[in-house]
Amino acid sequence: MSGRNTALTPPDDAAAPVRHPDAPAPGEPLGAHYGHCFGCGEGQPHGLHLEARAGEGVRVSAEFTVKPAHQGAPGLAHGGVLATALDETLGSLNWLLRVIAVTGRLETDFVRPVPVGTVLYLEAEVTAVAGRKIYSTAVGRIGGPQGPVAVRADALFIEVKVDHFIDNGRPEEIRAAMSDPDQVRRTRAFEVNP
Ligand SMILES: CCCCCCCC(=O)SCCNC(=O)CCNC(=O)[C@H](O)C(C)(C)COP(=O)(O)OP(=O)(O)OC[C@H]1O[C@@H](n2cnc3c(N)ncnc32)[C@H](O)[C@@H]1OP(=O)(O)O
Repeated sequence: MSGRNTALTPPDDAAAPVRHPDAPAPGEPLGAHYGHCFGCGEGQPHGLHLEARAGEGVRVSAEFTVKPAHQGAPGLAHGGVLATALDETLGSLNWLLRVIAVTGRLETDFVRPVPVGTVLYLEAEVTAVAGRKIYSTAVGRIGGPQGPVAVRADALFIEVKVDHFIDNGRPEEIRAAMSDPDQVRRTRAFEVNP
């Protein structure tokens, strides 16, 4: 990727993020953006079933309970699953911006082991926007919303057109999502990330 700026630090001329006027009110649950999403969908038996809600500004909070299906080492959450929880929480910020964007880069720190049965309390915020690039950061705590940090991440999401999904997604899922009679579900499946 030489010649391109892939840094996770916003450039000096980056702008502050702007919460969309139609963004859900602080405290309002965001719900699943797509029923088959591994991060938040209700249609994934071993998925994370992550539940996010809007915060102030361009912030969200979320909880994810680590289940036996999420193990890496015996009794401990798999690091990739924890990265998914961070990615999903960060991705849900796009719904507050009303921007279609996908993860370009996700840098994760694993600070403490997370046992099965633990609730991971996640918080994420957009820190800056520069053109199509959305800079964001997240932490996950255990033992309570104010507990010690177990994981954290910095991310760069890149704004895309809806064609990103239509051109690249498998046709059967695209067709099914596009023909969903529920307009909100149809919109969110593509506006955020299928
Ligand atoms: C509720 C919501 C839940 C959401 C779930 C969580 C979200 C996800 O997991 S999304 C799924 C995972 N992500 C993907 O599949 C994305 C796959 N990648 C792609 O499709 C493309 O590489 C894409 C769209 C990211 C960028 O491609 P493209 O649009 O051609 O970008 P391009 O024009 O080359 O670059 C634009 C800018 O972004 C930067 N950029 C592009 N890719 C990256 C990257 N991987 N890392 C860092 N920066 C990048 C470029 O450097 C460039 O910046 P600058 O202009 O300052 O040099």
